[in-house]
Amino acid sequence: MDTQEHGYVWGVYLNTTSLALTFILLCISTLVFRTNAKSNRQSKLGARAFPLGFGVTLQLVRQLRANTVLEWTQKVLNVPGRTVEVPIGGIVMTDNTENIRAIMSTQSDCFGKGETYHKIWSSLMRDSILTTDGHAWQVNRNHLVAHTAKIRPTDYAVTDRHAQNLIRVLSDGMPHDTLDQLNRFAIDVVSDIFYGSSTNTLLTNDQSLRDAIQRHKNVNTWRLLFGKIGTLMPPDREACDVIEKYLDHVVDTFSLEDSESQEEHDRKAQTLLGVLSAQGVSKKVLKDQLVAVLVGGRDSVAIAVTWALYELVRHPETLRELRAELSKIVGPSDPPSSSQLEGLEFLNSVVQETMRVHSSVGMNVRSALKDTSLPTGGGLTGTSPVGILAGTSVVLGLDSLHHRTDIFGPDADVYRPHRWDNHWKPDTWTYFPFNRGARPCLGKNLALMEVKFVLCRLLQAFGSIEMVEKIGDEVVTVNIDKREKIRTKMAFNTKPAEPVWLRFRR
Ligand code: HEM
Repeated sequence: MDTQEHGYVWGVYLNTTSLALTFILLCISTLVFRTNAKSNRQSKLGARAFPLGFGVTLQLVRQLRANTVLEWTQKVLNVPGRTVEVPIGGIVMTDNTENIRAIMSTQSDCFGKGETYHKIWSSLMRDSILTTDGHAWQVNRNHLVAHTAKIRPTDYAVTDRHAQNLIRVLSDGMPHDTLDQLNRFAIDVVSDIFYGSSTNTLLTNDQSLRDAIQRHKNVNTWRLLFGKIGTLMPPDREACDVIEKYLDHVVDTFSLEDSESQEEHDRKAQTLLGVLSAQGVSKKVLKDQLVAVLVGGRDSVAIAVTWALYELVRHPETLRELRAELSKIVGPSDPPSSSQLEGLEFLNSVVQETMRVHSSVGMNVRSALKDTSLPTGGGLTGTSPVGILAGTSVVLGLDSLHHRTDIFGPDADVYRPHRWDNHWKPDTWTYFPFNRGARPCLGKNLALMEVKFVLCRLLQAFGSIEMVEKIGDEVVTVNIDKREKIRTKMAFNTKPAEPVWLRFRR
């Protein structure tokens, strides 16, 4: 026998098979020991008995690939306590309102984005509000909050300028990938409002910045799925360079002297970039703030408007009713004023219902920053507290919450804007597309204005919006009744899994 196949372990002479068996036994005992230690730590925090096993992890991967993860989450969370564990990777999922309230509000100091998230996403979102916790997050928030909380009168004119660009692009009678065009609109608006100079992607074929952001997001979404191991995987370096160069260019070329009019000069001076530059903050801090509004303010708006148009085309009666309201209150061609937007009750219901049925952020993830517990959802009856160890990722199933029949009624899956009639409001912790509690969306007011404004402008401009399918080069009108519903893809955001092709006619 080859001497390499033999060895002494703790004074015992073993052959290869015995060595292998010993190794496996050692691994198993370590696993049992670690699991026991974990249970002991967890039981100090609260009782724990999750109803699901390893199969869940496998299922999760399958559902992600089939773009059915949101529907699947609804089923998985339909258990006593509405809280489950995905054993591999230390993930807990919940749409239990008490737990959500604890994570977002009463125990928000125990939860944050976490170190892994920061390590992975700082390649795109730098040390911005979107990737930081604690003091760093607070400092970023202080820089941003005054600029994002209120809408300035000039923001309407800026939004309208880009809405008109969008209308021009859509007016060619060709089918358009709606999300793609709205994505251009959203980045053009957000850069104009916060930097004073627009990316103007609706006016050019050069989409290198948008492509770089998208590529970067795709790679980082995969890195995030691998958890800590993902921090060792490289981001898309080329994409990083494009984004960094763009931010450098915006900061380096900012000048009030270039303004074409006094009005433009004053507007630029009051932008996020204008005010922070005047305060003399460092270039790094400036870029952190600029990227936060660029990334935070782009996709979600585009996704919300795309789903709204999709649902309006699928529900002609709703579309007719909305057109009637717009025509009565705003008229055929003037831009809607802020008070008109406030008063458009049915438009408001359409937007609320769209964001309930299709959340732009269908799942929100928080990392436990220390050992803690959630108030409920554990034990066989789902009523015991749940021990959460530091480092556990807690996934808040916002989409699942928004489809709960015990909250929204038996027709929770149905798109029905009239459920919002007479200013109906669901309970505080049952509906929040913009997050609530300690870390809400800073751009909520601006986002709602943009979504309503552009919907109003598109419906004024186009008397007909038609859903089409592209089969090769051929364009076929879709029979809405027969068309299978478009699924939702889980990525950085939750968005339509395939292009929503719409043809707009005046
Ligand atoms: C329909 C459009 C929008 C939706 C549905 C939306 C939703 C959200 C949600 C759910 C969060 C919390 C994310 C998390 O905690 O992980 C968030 C955060 C944020 N959003 Fe929005 N958002 C929208 C538009 C905007 C716009 C236009 C801006 C531009 C300023 C913006 C800026 C931000 C920022 C800066 C944060 C970070 C807040 C923090 O971490 O403290 N959002 N948004």
